[in-house]
Amino acid sequence: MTDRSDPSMDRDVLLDRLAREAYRFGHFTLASGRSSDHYVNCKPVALSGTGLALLSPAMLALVEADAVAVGGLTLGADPLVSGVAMAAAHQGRALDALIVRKQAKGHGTGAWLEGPLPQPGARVTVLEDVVTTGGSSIKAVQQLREAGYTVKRVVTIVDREEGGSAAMAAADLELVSLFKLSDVATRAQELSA
Ligand SMILES: O=P(O)(O)OC[C@H]1O[C@H](OP(=O)(O)OP(=O)(O)O)[C@H](O)[C@@H]1O
Ligand SMILES: O=C(O)c1cc(=O)[nH]c(=O)[nH]1
Repeated sequence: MTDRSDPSMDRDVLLDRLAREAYRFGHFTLASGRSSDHYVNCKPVALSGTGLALLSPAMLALVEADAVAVGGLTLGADPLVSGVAMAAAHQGRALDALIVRKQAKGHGTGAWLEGPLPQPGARVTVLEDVVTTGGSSIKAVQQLREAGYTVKRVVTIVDREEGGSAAMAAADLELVSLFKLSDVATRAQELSA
């Protein structure tokens, strides 16, 4: 049973979950068009009740103190923004979730953003599951900034350390991660040994 008094225990459990359920070694084409021998599909963890219960407080701890909302690009960020907003409520903090569409809705509202929209000028922290080039996160940030929000930080589960941090710095963003790809790959190797 997880020891709730020791946050590092939850971190270890989360790393094991990512190594077993999200990490794969093989041949993969990435969103950027690059090829890789490694892939981390966080969805089986983020869409599991117990996985999201581990991820949400861990990500919330990295959200800026003055953020009024967390936002992220659909689809990977959808469970994350929802889980973090709920974890915040359980801690007595008002924090809403925003989902950024990959393209504007083609009918109805025509919206790019879904959720209870904060006042323009409000701070929003962006959440992401995996950062490779940073292009997807920056796309979300651009939409949020165009809507008038202040975005300075992206929090990701896994930073693959393939240029995302530098791309974000160039866009006046700080990248903060729970794990590096090497953490997950090393743990996966240990578990399969
Ligand atoms: O840093 P980047 O080079 O942009 O790559 C990372 C992005 O790729 C994945 O999304 P994907 O495009 O596979 O979409 P999905 O979440 O809708 O499956 C992942 O969820 C990130 O959003
Ligand atoms: O770059 C990507 O597209 C990517 C890499 C990865 O490891 N996981 C993921 O979901 N996307």
